[in-house]
Amino acid sequence: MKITKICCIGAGYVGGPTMSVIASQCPEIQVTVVDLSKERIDLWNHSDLDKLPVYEPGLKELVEKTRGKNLFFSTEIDKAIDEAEMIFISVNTPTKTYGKGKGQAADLKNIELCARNIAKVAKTNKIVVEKSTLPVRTASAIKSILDNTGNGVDFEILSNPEFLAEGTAIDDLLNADRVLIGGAETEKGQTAKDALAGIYQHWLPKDRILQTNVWSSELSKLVANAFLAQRVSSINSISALCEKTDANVAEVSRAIGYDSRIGAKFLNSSVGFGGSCFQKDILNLVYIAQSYGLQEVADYWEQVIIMNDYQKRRFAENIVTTLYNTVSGKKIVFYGWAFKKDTNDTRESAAIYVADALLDEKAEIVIYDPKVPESQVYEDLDYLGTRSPEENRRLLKVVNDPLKASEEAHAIAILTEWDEFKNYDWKIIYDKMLKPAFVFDGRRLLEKDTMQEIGFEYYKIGQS
Ligand SMILES: NC(=O)C1=CN([C@@H]2O[C@H](COP(=O)(O)OP(=O)(O)OC[C@H]3O[C@@H](n4cnc5c(N)ncnc54)[C@H](O)[C@@H]3O)[C@@H](O)[C@H]2O)C=CC1
Ligand SMILES: O=C(O)[C@H]1O[C@H](OP(=O)(O)OP(=O)(O)OC[C@H]2O[C@@H](n3ccc(=O)[nH]c3=O)[C@H](O)[C@@H]2O)[C@H](O)[C@@H](O)[C@@H]1O
Repeated sequence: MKITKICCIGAGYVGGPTMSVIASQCPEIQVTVVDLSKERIDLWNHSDLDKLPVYEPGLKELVEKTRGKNLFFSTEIDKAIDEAEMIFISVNTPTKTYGKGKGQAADLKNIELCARNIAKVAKTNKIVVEKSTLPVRTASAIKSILDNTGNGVDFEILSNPEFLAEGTAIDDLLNADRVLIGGAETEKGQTAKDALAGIYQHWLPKDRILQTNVWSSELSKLVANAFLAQRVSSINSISALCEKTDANVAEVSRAIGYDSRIGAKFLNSSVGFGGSCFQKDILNLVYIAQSYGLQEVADYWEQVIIMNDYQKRRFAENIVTTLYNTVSGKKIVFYGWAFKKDTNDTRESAAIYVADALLDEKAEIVIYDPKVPESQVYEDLDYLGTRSPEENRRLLKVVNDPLKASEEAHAIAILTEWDEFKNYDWKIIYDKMLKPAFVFDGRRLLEKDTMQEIGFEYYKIGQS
């Protein structure tokens, strides 16, 4: 079965980059990405490619190459569904903020809306692909909605979770370690799985395309994120011990990572993991385990989150303690607000929580991030609801000049590992700051000896 028209519902951090790659690798397939948000679609269609709603290295070049040829962004959702043979659902599935499972379960209301919309519109057979990260067994709910409210057409549901990481999305998509396709173990299910595999085979070797049953695929996505986050929490727990014992967490990471059974990746100690998925997906895993009565399993994975919260809190508390137990009225500059480098995404960024803790102590915070606009910083803080929006704007400012920000600052905290921070002339920054001049490096970005030679009081996470 050859696919000629694809629709993707959800033009976000996954839908946009994923579909740009498919469009560029499969020129014979017409790809339409749709979204409820007109604002987002307008930005995807903006003539200035620097205005795309998602910042990812290499993305704007792909959009430039394919947009208007075989890649389209639109708010005409029904039309795109009607025309497509294959529909990817790539909408957000955040943690529930209300009702049963509040604070843990994934909110599936966007998924259900998509399923109902597809059922309403579809007049021909469709393959529906779960691209969003979903709790195990969601496919059966989607199937039930489609079969019971549809127009009698045939729907085949596939699970095809996405493993890209933000900041490296295009490279991750083009050189994926693996693509996972789960589907029904029936003849029709196999045809659908092969049709989707056929798309990825345009650029990936066959042996990297794994086929499983639909439940293994759904569950594997949550488990992959849980294992990755667990590594970060594991090394962060050791960073606290390193600071007490004169061990150096980078040396420990290197020493253990050389063991091929452990492996070297994802062992960078930091101020804590952020991003829209690790916390959400682990909380979801915890909820699922609990709902099957597996309390020990739930407790085991919840510890990954507890350790991450501890790491963010520990970083903020260390700033207060080091600055003579008070930061009230002191100017603290944050370099970085995004949850990692090379993205404009700030969801669950450690910076938000560190700022919130320091604002509680009445610090005056100044933020500089190369890709995050002022409006986003305030939105993130206001969302916490800790203090009034007016108070947030009074105590915290956002600037676009990192050097100017350092004037008369008591301390600088590095919250994101943007490359440009490494290239600053830190001597100039030192001269502008109040003395003693403190730097709290939450990303282990700078060299301790160099910083101390300049004169800084330099604290690096995971090193005494
Ligand atoms: N951000 C990431 O790095 C990754 C995310 N994922 C998963 O992919 C899914 C999407 O994540 P993101 O792209 O980050 O979310 P996002 O929030 O950036 O984008 C989702 C988009 O879906 C749209 N939407 C929501 N309901 C809709 C509906 N009923 N009809 C049309 N459009 C609708 C929203 O307006 C939004 O633009 C989530 O389940 C997430 O867990 C998976 C791998 C990586
Ligand atoms: O499901 C998802 O959304 C995605 O979640 C993560 O990707 P992402 O959150 O975009 O970025 P990561 O590179 O995993 O970083 C997550 C957080 O962990 C932190 N981190 C990562 C690695 C490390 O060694 N140390 C560390 O502190 C990062 O700074 C960041 O705050 C996974 O890596 C992707 O495979 C997955 O598809």
